[in-house]
Amino acid sequence: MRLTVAPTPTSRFRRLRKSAALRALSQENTLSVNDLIWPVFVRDGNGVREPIASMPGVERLSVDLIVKAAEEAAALGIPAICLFPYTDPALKTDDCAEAWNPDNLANRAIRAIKAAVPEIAVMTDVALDPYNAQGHDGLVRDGIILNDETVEALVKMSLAQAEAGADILGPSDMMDGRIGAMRAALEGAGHKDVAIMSYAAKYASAFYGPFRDAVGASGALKGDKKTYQMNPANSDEALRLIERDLTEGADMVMVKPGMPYLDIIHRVKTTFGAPTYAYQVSGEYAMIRAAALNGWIDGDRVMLESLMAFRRAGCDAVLTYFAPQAARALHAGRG
Ligand SMILES: NCc1[nH]cc(CCC(=O)O)c1CC(=O)O
Repeated sequence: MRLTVAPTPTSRFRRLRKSAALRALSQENTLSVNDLIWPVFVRDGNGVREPIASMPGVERLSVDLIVKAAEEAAALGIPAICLFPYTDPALKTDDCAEAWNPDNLANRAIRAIKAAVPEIAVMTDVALDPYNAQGHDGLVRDGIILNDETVEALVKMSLAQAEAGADILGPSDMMDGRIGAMRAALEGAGHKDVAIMSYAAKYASAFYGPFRDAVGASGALKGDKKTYQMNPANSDEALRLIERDLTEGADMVMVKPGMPYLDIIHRVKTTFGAPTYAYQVSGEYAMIRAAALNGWIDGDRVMLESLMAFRRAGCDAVLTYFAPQAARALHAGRG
């Protein structure tokens, strides 16, 4: 890009900042409800609403209330909701078989939402951690996370979710080769229109702490996830992972966490031009909420600024626990 900057006073950048009208005309990026995906936590029971201590304002909801949440999201114009199950610890095993049970909590929630609010896109989480007695995203043998055996399990899980009516599958496990295996299995089973949003560049991050409380995985997890999630020091590796997953059949690619990794988002979007997403994760949400609840920052304004930053960096949309709050603020003209 060739810069065309005349010296002051020929160019005065403040001319275009003079009024709301001129600022609107020269605004480069926008944030709308179309850019939001709402991650929600589902638990069993009926009429159950359970706060999550480390994520103030976020609750685990039973399936009936998740349907209400999906209705609310659709009414706000939010295009997609993403389901994370809080699994009864009694159902967690070493083989993670509950993950591909057609009637598990996540699959029941998919069916209930698609029956009541067919217009909202339902995204899922494809990873074994909610079902694993070991707390890891993969099967564990002798302390080692098994790659290829895990991919086989993820394929079964994906097919059960597609069967239940999921629109977008979200593999968040970081095993190698899972996108290709999932895509082949989906095609083979006739699920040709099920999209895959790969958590392609997912870092081994401390920002996931509150989420692990929310899905009840903190207690089970032994050790860390550094043998499969990325080293936060790496950037070129993210591009290679994104390219690999696009080649294997991912329709959409994600960078996670979000705000500390805006440089990665920007590189991904400018290199591939593919549909690019970020996950503003639980720890990012918790930091903004906690400061807002203490009166240290203006919560709504920081939230909207953080979401605009994702758009500026190159995201097509953002997974954010703020989705309904952001949608309401945008409808009220506060964006
Ligand atoms: N499959 C695990 C998974 N899927 C989404 C998140 C994190 C989301 C968040 O922190 O909001 C995690 C946590 C992890 O990898 O340990």
